[in-house]
Formats: sequence, structure tokens, C-alpha cells
Amino acid sequence: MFKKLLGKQINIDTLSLEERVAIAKNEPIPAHVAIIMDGNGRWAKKRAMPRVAGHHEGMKTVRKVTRFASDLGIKVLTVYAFSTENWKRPKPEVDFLMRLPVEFLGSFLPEMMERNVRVEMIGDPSLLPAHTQKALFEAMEETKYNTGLILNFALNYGSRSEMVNAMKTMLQKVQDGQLTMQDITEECLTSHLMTAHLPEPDLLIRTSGEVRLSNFMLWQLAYTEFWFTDTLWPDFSEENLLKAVENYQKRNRRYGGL
Ligand SMILES: Cc1cc(N2CCCCCC2)n2ncc(-c3ccc(F)cc3)c2n1
Repeated sequence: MFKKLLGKQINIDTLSLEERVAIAKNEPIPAHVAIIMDGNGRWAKKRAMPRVAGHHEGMKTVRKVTRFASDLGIKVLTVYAFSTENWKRPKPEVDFLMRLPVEFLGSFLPEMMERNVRVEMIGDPSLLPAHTQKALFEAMEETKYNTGLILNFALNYGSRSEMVNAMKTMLQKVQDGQLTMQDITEECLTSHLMTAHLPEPDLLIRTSGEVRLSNFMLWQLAYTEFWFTDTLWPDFSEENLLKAVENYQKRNRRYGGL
């Protein structure tokens, strides 16, 4: 890929990762990157390993990508870790998945503190097992004053139920006289979503060649740039994230305008 640098055309594919990071940092870095982390089961199947091996490897990729996103200066990284539809999977697989937050936080929390990373979540935690909730709430409590990258886990999250809940709250406020019909605007609905305190995603990445949203942040992604890759999530690397950011920086976002 060619980039204009200091009046010269540079073939950045010939540069090192570090050199490309330095160049990328001279242009707007997407403040909020959202990732649908697909391909874990396929990764395991290709290696004749159980599906859970792919999930476990995928968890290590979350750690790797978090480090790199923090180094790049990304402000918010939202990762779709467990959807409301995932409860339909076999119980042993769900049980394994529900232990990943415990393992991840147990091993990575000290480094996240050093890196000033804040752990947040979107979704309904009430259905998560007690050990998962405990690990999550402790990590959110311990990191709540950190001002660096926000690592935002979408857990037991579904966009349609998020929007229905927002509408119900707004309707209740209209009934209670706290809101009028004129108050019901796009901004009002946005402020009632779980992501109200976050900027909308600038870049959405989906791995493993799937090209669909799977009930993920449907409202919030209205003006987001999408980047799809055939790479399976466990194989996703700093190189892949940098490629997505470099591609993002080549696009001129119009937000519906000309
Ligand atoms: C359910 C689930 C699945 C999960 N996968 C690994 C990544 C690929 C996608 C599915 C499997 N990962 N990876 C990290 C977490 C996690 C969640 C919350 C938290 F506070 C800390 C870590 C996680 N949670």
C-alpha cells in the first residue's frame, strides 16, 4: 500500500511494524474500535482440536489486541465476547466460555492496571454465573479510575433487546411526565443505550469472513466504517489491526453527506 509522506510516495508494505505504527499515529486513530471476534471454532476444527481450544486461543488474542490498541492510542475497544444467542450452545461450551473472564482477569488485571486500562461491559450481567459476575465486577471496580484505553466487553449482549429496553425506559418516563413526545429524539434514544457514555464506533472489524452484524450495536454502527477479514480470530494479530487502521485512515467519512 502506498502512502504520501513528506511529499514522497512510500510503499509502506516494505516498512517494519514499528515504522508503520509511527506513520499511522500521525493520522487520525479511530477513537472507538468494535470487534466481532469470529472463527474460534473453525480455528480449532482446522487443528482437530475441541472448539473450546479455539475459544481459549481467542482469549489470548484479546490480550494481544488490547496491548496493541492501547499502544496505538485507541480510546475504546469493544469486543463481542458473548451474545444473547450464545446461550443456545451446548452447556459444556457455555460453561467453558463463562470461565474465560475469570482466567483473563486473573492473569491480565495487573498488566491492565500498569497500562491504565479501564474494564467496562455492555449487556445483561444478571444471567452470568456468580464466578463470572464476581471477576467482572471486581475488575470494573479496580480499574474504574483508570483513564487509558476502555476495554469494553459485550457480554450477554443483544442490540435489539438493548434498544427495546431503552424505548421502554423512555415510554415509562413519558408516562411519568419526565419526558414529553417532543423529547423523543435520536439523541434521547442514544442517551438511553448502554453505550450512552461512549463515542460511537469509528471502525468495526469482523473476522473469519462472515459479513453480518449479528445483533451487535445496530444503532451505534450507523456511520461506522466496516472492515472484514478472512483471518480467524485466534490468528488475528497486531498486523491485522494495523492494516484495519491504515485502511480506515484512507477512507473519507461523510456521515451521509457528500
Ligand atoms: C465469554 C467470553 C468469551 C471469550 N472468548 C474469547 C475471545 C473470542 C470470542 C469468544 C470466546 N472471552 N475472551 C475474553 C473474555 C472476557 C470477558 C470479560 C472480561 F471481563 C474479561 C475477559 C471472554 N469472555
